[in-house]
Amino acid sequence: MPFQQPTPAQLAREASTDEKSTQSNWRDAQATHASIEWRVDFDNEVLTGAVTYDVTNKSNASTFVVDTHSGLTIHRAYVDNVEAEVLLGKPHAIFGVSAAVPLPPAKKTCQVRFEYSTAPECSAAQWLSPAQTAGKKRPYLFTQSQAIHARALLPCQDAPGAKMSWDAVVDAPQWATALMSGLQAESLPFIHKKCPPVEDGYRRWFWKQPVPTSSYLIAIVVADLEARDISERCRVWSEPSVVDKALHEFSETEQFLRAAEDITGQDYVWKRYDLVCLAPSFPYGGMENPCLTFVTPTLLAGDRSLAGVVAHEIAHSWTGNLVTNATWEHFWLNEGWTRWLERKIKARTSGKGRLLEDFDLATSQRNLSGAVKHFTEIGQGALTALVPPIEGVDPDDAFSLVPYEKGSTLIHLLERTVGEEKFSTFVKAYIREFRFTTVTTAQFRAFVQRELGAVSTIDWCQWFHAPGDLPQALALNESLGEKAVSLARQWLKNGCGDFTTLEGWTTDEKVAFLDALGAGGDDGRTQSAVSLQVLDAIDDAYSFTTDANAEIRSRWCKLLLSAGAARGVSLALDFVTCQGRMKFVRPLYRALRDSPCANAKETAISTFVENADFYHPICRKMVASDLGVDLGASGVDLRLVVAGAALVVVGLLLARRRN
Ligand SMILES: CC/C=C\C/C=C\C[C@@H](O)/C=C/C=C/C=C\[C@@H](O)CCCC(=O)O
Ligand SMILES: [Zn+2]
Repeated sequence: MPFQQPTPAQLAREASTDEKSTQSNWRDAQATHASIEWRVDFDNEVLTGAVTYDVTNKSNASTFVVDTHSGLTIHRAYVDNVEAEVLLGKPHAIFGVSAAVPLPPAKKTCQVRFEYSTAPECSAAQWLSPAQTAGKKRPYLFTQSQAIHARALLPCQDAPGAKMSWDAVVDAPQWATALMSGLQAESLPFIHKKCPPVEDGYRRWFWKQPVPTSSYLIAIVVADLEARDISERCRVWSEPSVVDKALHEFSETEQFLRAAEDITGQDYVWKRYDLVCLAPSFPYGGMENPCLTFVTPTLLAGDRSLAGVVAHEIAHSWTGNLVTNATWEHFWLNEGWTRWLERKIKARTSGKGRLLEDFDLATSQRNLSGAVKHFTEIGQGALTALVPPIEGVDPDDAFSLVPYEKGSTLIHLLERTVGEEKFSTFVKAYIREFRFTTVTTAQFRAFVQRELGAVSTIDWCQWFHAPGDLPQALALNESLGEKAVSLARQWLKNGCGDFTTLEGWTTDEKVAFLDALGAGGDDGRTQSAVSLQVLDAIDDAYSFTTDANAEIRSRWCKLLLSAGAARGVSLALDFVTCQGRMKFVRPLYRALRDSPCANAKETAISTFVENADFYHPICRKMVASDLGVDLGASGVDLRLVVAGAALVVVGLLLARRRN
């Protein structure tokens, strides 16, 4: 039977370059360079300062329009140094408020300056009190801009296609180190002239990103940080008490970088590859901020078993940061390619080659099924298409493992269909063709056709548009996982297994064992077939309850919760309150919500409300939505406020009756 053809709407989505999550007019009048001035104000938890844009008026636009979000306030605007009126748009709950200034007629280029401050509720930033840091002495600031939070940090044209270079002058307290997703500079003559003198007790930092990049890659961290060199171009930063552990964990970074250069056939263009191991509430495993990857401390397993995330972030230096998804509909081109490249780097540097690749793909397919199941259950199955219909949708709500795992499986399928040698040439050509620009699914498809021919065994329409699991399974050599799967089968069948200890097992093998017991993917709910009795016996044998490895801990908690083990509740609550990585926190809060354990749901909600401040605003928003908690603007669960008010009223009435 011939493959189905895409509908006109699907075809339009494949080719879409129209970023619906921005209200800016970057296609008509685009910022090509930004000069940022920030003063980091820990007392008020705001950034104050300005951004000055070099604007190119591409189509005789009458205004220059930028995005803003979460209370960012523009105090004044200037066009070519003359104060200008700012016209604010109607606030949109997800996409924020647009801000427009008039452009001088018949002028191709001009400068637009916004003087502004962020708000304490800025969705991109987390301001930590000293008590929330490892050192307990100094406050801490870090940001996360992907997908559409950069607009809460600075008024900007917040679309991946609107690439620009930037530089920044950052005034931070003397004790702090201020790092950005760029290269450190000695001074910045242009911007410097506009800045006020550095205040007493403050130190001035200069950063620049000469490679045009998308706004979602603008990031800053300001904290008491210390560094260790990994190699000539790689350095790791973190709070002083963590830095040696981080150095040990990420010591393979230079090796990963070299492997990536070899596979992509292109030198690393960003010059430095530094890492900052952030505070535990960082909401993701890693974020590919150029020159300075942000990573979670949940990777600090002590044995480098979770350092694959660094290979992933390094891979983004080519796939994502150089070749960028044209819009968030094409996010799979960032993440699918990056997961593919990450696997190639790991296969090569581990010496395990294709066997590791297949083992990793098998894990991914389980995780993908979990994600698909979860999205289908919440009535959002349409978002499990590789090129999803996300118009009007908050990208944070659409985020899942689908672009990562379905996307990378498609790339591996393509590679296996045309052969590794031909594909290796194709990869290099793809990156050469699209580097420094953006790519849509249609452009990718056309490039495949041009370089590799029709590849008619792949049902492209199904892959791109069908919701759900993989439309076509890859034949995998699962020998690296056999030991784990067979041990899990023994426990499930007999209540005991061949191995009395897991000494010598890799973390990936332990993960495969727990998954085979039903720990499930990263997204789905648990559905354990293991009884509490068997779990206790497994714990006696393998001591999972005391295993600190985050990947193992999260799976073990899920198994305990779904089996109704009361100790699972406290174990899970400990875990979700000591780190804020959404990959662990969200599924565990959901597992607590759905657990048969007595009061698990109520305790989960009260723990979340009590600890709301611990989480980054993005994580806070997502968990609140998962648990059905309304934190309101004040960060207090409105239902608790209402319940509290009701109790007061009842109390007053009772007191009246008594009197
Ligand atoms: C199709 C979905 C449309 C848009 C989504 C784009 C961005 C979503 C936004 O929520 C940001 C995601 C940032 C991810 C950063 C790092 C991930 O690779 C981490 C993956 C999970 C983890 O390891 O913790
Ligand atoms: Zn990624």
